[in-house]
Amino acid sequence: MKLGRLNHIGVATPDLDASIAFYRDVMGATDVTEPFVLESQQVRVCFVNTPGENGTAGTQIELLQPTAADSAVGKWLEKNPLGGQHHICYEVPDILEAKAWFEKLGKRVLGEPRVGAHGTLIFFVHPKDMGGQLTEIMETPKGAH
Ligand SMILES: C[C@@H](C(=O)O)C(=O)SCCNC(=O)CCNC(=O)[C@H](O)C(C)(C)COP(=O)(O)OP(=O)(O)OC[C@H]1O[C@@H](n2cnc3c(N)ncnc32)[C@H](O)[C@@H]1OP(=O)(O)O
Ligand SMILES: [Co+2]
Repeated sequence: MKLGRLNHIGVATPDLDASIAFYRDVMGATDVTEPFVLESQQVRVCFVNTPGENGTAGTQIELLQPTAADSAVGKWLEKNPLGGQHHICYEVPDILEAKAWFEKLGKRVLGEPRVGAHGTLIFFVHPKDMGGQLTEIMETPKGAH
């Protein structure tokens, strides 16, 4: 597998609206997308866009508020009530090839690929197999970059 672009850093928050205000007012963000619910991951989500080089899209901060206490992000917030960095997400050209790669290396892929917040397939790899970092792999959207 060839490592692709760092698409986003997932940041969990107990209060999405407060986090949006933080990124605007404290971090100077000028481009924050409208929040929406992604039922398959039990999150309300929006993106803070950072600028890339030469007008290209930069890495995003993905703000995640759980819609259920017993969800992945809900359980994580129980241990980390302030919120903070939850996962990192890299792009790959072929999601099934990437899944096979991690599985061949004995890494725990968490479930089958599902459609993520960018409309392409994603999967997660267990943090205990990844140096402590919950890692999301997503297929690059068609026509991007
Ligand atoms: C919108 C979408 C998108 O981008 O398109 C998304 O990103 S959705 C993003 C939300 N969705 C997901 O995260 C889905 C994938 N995540 C999961 O399946 C789960 O959260 C697991 C990673 C398997 C953890 O669940 P589990 O029930 O095992 O929780 P647990 O608290 O018992 O955790 C087991 C051990 O892993 C550690 N652990 C848990 N979550 C972690 C995280 N985010 N980063 C690093 N370590 C983590 C715990 O501290 C614990 O270590 P100790 O045993 O040492 O205490
Ligand atoms: Co994500």
